[in-house]
Amino acid sequence: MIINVNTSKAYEIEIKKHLLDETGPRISRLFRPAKCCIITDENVHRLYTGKVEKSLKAAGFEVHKIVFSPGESTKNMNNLFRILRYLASEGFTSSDFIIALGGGVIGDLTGFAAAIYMRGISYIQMPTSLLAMVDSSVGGKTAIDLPEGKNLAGAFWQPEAVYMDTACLETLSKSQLQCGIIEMIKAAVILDPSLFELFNTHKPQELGSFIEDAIIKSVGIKKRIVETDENEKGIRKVLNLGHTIGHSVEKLSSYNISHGHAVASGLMIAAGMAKAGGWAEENLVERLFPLYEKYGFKADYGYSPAELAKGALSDKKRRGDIISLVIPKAMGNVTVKDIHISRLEDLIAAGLELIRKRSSAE
Ligand SMILES: NC(=O)c1ccc[n+]([C@@H]2O[C@H](COP(=O)([O-])OP(=O)(O)OC[C@H]3O[C@@H](n4cnc5c(N)ncnc54)[C@H](O)[C@@H]3O)[C@@H](O)[C@H]2O)c1
Ligand SMILES: O=C(O)C(=O)C[C@@H](O)[C@H](O)[C@H](O)COP(=O)(O)O
Ligand SMILES: [Zn+2]
Repeated sequence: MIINVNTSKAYEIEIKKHLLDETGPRISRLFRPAKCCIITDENVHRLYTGKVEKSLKAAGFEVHKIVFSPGESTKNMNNLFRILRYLASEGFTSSDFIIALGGGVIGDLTGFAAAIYMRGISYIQMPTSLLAMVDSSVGGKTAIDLPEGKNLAGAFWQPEAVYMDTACLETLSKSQLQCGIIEMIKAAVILDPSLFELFNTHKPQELGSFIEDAIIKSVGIKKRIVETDENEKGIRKVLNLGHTIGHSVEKLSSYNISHGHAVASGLMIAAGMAKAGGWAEENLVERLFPLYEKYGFKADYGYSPAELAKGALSDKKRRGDIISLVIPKAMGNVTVKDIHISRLEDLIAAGLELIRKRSSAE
């Protein structure tokens, strides 16, 4: 399956089982033999780098590798500079390229390094986690975290191509799959009730029977949004549904709660805030709860409204005293509300109260 993304740089997303074995021939369509550097983490390295390296070498590429520790803490300034210095010391020029082989952490870090090395070199996204396939590898949003907060430095820099080998999904844990599932549910709430129904009507054990469909729908949603607003001046903001509070949850947990699980909490709280704020056309808390139960997501990690609001206010959606919140109005329909920061804590408190009432009623 091929999906074309028509952003300022047009590129192809290919979704296919065992695509990693065909890396060399695929990349040969884009580059003459050149230096390339595979950037990955230890888990992915153990499982998949060998195949990619073998295929690239057979196609005549000079292959370099940088392997990081797995986890969010890898998305940092030191590792960004480690990549840049490695490329410089090995004489990488602007006709060479780098490859992000891994989950969203590796994709975001590698993409940002590509955006700023020599003011921009080419990179390829080879997502191996479900989350990276359905969300982070598409659309060219790249970033690292600063000690002060999540994704605080970054750039929009589109890849040359995205190659998704769906066979990689077989080695993901349940928790890693959940992280991808919630970004798909987010996409469904934003734009596509039929995607929501795929999850709603199937049991988690049946994931294998509809995952490819769900990936294609999710990538299609992201493609449509980023083609319309590549640099997040308008409509792309909706992809942040659940993230204002989600990023706060991640940071409050010192990143022990992973991005996907934190966004799951943020998404439910956003649904609660929609109802509390009088913006909801439909009771999404009631629709999401059974799905959360079925797929094992948690909405409430016990953080107080004050703690959640404090974290949210240091995120990037704030402009002075105004913060933009993505509010789900109904399934497939969201809106962006600019509210005064003084209202945030009370809104979170009201949303959380609805969720806590719903939980205790069960
Ligand atoms: N740029 C964007 O548009 C965007 C979108 C969503 C999320 N993100 C970012 O992505 C990150 C989260 O991504 P993630 O959930 O992929 O986390 P991750 O990159 O940390 O990967 C999760 C875990 O899965 C392992 N893994 C990856 N592929 C595997 C495979 N096939 N088999 C076994 N293990 C595998 C990794 O080693 C890691 O331990 C966050 O930093 C988030 O901010 C960015
Ligand atoms: O692609 C986008 O745009 C998104 O917002 C996708 C999000 O799922 C993703 O987590 C993104 O990294 C959030 O970016 P941020 O700029 O809000 O930190
Ligand atoms: Zn996200």
